[in-house]
Amino acid sequence: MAQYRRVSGSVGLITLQNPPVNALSASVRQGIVDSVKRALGDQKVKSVVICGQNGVFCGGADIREFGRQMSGPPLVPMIHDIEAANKPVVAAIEGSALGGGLELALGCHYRISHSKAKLGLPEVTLGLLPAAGGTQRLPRLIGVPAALNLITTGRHVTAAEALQLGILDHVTEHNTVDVAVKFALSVTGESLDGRRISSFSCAPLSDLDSLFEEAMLKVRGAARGAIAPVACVQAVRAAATLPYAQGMEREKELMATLFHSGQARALQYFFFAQRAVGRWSTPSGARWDTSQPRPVRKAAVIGLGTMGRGITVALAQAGLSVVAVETHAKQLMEAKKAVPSMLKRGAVRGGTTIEPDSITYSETVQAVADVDLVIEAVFEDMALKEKVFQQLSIVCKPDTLLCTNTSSLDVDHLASQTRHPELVVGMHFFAPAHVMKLLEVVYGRRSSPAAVATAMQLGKKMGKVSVAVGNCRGFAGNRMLKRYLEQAFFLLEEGATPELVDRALEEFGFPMGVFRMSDLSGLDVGWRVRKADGLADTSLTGTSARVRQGCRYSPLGDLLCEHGRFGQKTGRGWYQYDKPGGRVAKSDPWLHNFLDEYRARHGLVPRCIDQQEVLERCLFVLINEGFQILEEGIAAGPEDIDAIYVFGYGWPRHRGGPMFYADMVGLERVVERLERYHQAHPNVPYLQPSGLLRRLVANGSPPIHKWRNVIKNRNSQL
Ligand SMILES: CCCCCCC[C@H](O)CC(=O)SCCNC(=O)CCNC(=O)[C@H](O)C(C)(C)COP(=O)([O-])OP(=O)([O-])OC[C@H]1O[C@@H](n2cnc3c(N)ncnc32)[C@H](O)[C@@H]1OP(=O)([O-])[O-]
Ligand SMILES: NC(=O)c1ccc[n+]([C@@H]2O[C@H](COP(=O)([O-])OP(=O)(O)OC[C@H]3O[C@@H](n4cnc5c(N)ncnc54)[C@H](O)[C@@H]3O)[C@@H](O)[C@H]2O)c1
Repeated sequence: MAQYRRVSGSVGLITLQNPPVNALSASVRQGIVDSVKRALGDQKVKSVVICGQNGVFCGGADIREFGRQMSGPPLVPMIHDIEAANKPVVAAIEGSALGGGLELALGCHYRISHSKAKLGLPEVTLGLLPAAGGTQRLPRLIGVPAALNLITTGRHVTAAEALQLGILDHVTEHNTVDVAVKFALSVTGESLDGRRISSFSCAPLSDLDSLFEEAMLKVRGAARGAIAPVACVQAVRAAATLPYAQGMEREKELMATLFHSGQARALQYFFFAQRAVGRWSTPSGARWDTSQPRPVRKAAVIGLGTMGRGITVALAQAGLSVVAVETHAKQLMEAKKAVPSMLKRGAVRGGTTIEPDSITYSETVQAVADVDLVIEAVFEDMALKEKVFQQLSIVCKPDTLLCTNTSSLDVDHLASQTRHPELVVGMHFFAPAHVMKLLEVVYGRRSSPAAVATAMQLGKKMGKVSVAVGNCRGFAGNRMLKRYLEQAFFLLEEGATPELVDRALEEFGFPMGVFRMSDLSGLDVGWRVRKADGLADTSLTGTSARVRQGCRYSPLGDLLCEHGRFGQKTGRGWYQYDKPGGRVAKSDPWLHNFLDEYRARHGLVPRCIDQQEVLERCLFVLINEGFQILEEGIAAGPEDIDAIYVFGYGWPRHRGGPMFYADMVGLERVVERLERYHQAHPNVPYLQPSGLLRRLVANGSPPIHKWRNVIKNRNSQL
């Protein structure tokens, strides 16, 4: 809807009304069309102001309408009519003017904004382009290079930057609508020639071809197969080279290729999935809307290694005072140097300064007596963590929340070491902890709703996407990853090379294939875990070398570690590097020989493996584990798993996440392929389709947003 009224005698004020972000739904568009007509037809009205209710101008087209039958007046002619009006139209921007919202404002003759507003054309992040004239008006207003930047990245800019770029005419600290109405009165009767952006020409540039070639190279490099950024460049090129009307035709044509694409569906699904994870629930009935988080003002971090330092920085950046505890003097000294410089670099990136004195350092756990929350990040060693939790339980206030950053250890067992197990949760950060967006909040059997709510809220405050998951080995993300890694090892045994496997995964859209990633994070990490589990025994020979606990096992990773090949840190792993710590992976003939000898020793005849098999084996087994996790209630819905994989494991966003990908591929096909691979590899039990996956297929493969119903029905039968 849009409300219309006359104010200050001669100003027609149109207020968009569609909470929470005044998205341009069919009824809002109809409201605007009707109100503009009324204002232009009313002789008492000399100028018009368009604003949004509740301090938000407009969040753009209504994304929920996409994929449905479109109704109501289309945006392009609506904005055209506003621009063509013979009375000045002023956009009064508060909160956000994004996508179609900014395009609407670009159709107005003047734009006035509150200083706190954010503006942008984020359509590219939804697999689209700004198709209500955005790709044609913005370059005409602010020049091609700046428009290319905004449109291909989708980034939101502050009002100050928008003013500097020339998007805005005026920025105010006061009531924006009042200022806009006064301004509208002041321009009444003035000529509108020179105010209609569609009549502008793009500022001429000396070497347009090389500018666009460069832009194309840049987006193709960053897009990892996403098609929308490429279409955005093509649309801006049309603005720079064609008259406005033809440019609009090109914009429409390009939008038509994107609008019904699988990538647009995936990105729009992910937009809502990202928000859905905030509405968490646990099998015991705790929920986001009924659980009260506790205030956390002062926090502590125990262990200042790789993770502890990042967590300390993330907490300080969130405005908390932090007590950072490290018992090893050398590590403490290094952390005291590293943390301030990480904060400084963060400040340069984020534009905010954190006072280093918000962090105090200590060698003893006694220093955490008065904190509201502790995050333990000592070595992944249960006996050590038990001791730390016992100590914390004695030292801390009785209501202090005790969190562990363990990657896989049992949160319930750690809780049992404390006096208040209901105050223990996992806060599983990803490295580097001050940069990576994902946080798994792991609730144990006895974690209280308030404890989960507090960790979730703290994650949000740290700028993380927090996903609540249940307690099991590896939680959701690492548990699924284990299956993916195993398949990659098996593929090497069967004849693939690290290069082949990585190329398939990188062409799929991962920033790094599994072996390059393993070299980066260190092969020794998994080796230590396998050794602790009694799995990494390379003294076994014959068939038993490749079987553990009755299942197929590949000792390849263990053998590489025994050769001192830990990855980038030692300069050798699945690839070779020019020096320890080197970053550029090169093929290693040693590794290929090693694989040949290994296969010969075990009587494995290498076969030709294609990219499709790599993708199906690695991804479908990971997806299958995801279904198992849903079945067990470890994750509440597919959106949780998808958010974990996109934000924590580099799953390409334009493929929506593993569970969405399964929906796109078709659940029947996933089952059929898993069954086929299971027949070929009967000693890999995880290739058997999970019960939930089979049930979904038996239920006619409902779309992903209906999976929760099938899961719920199952749980209600238990
Ligand atoms: C052939 C056809 C031609 C078409 C022409 C193309 C036109 C145009 O170029 C395309 C677009 O504009 S594309 C659009 C380009 N625009 C964008 O990409 C902007 C997208 N929006 C945002 O970035 C953020 O929501 C804001 C920064 C606006 C507010 O942030 P915040 O204060 O943290 O709030 P929050 O938690 O984020 O959202 C609150 C609730 O609102 C919901 N919702 C929000 N926007 C929606 C929308 N447009 N729609 C529907 N719903 C939208 C959101 O889902 C959530 O509800 P949920 O039930 O919890 O899921
Ligand atoms: N490194 C990763 O990528 C990653 C990712 C997620 C979670 N984790 C988990 O985070 C935890 C820490 O991992 P990391 O990689 O930072 O390890 P790390 O070896 O880099 O650091 C551990 C630190 O804890 C210190 N420490 C040991 N005992 C202590 C005690 N009693 N009190 C205070 N400090 C103590 C050590 O001196 C060391 O500085 C582990 O549980 C790990 O599984 C690691």
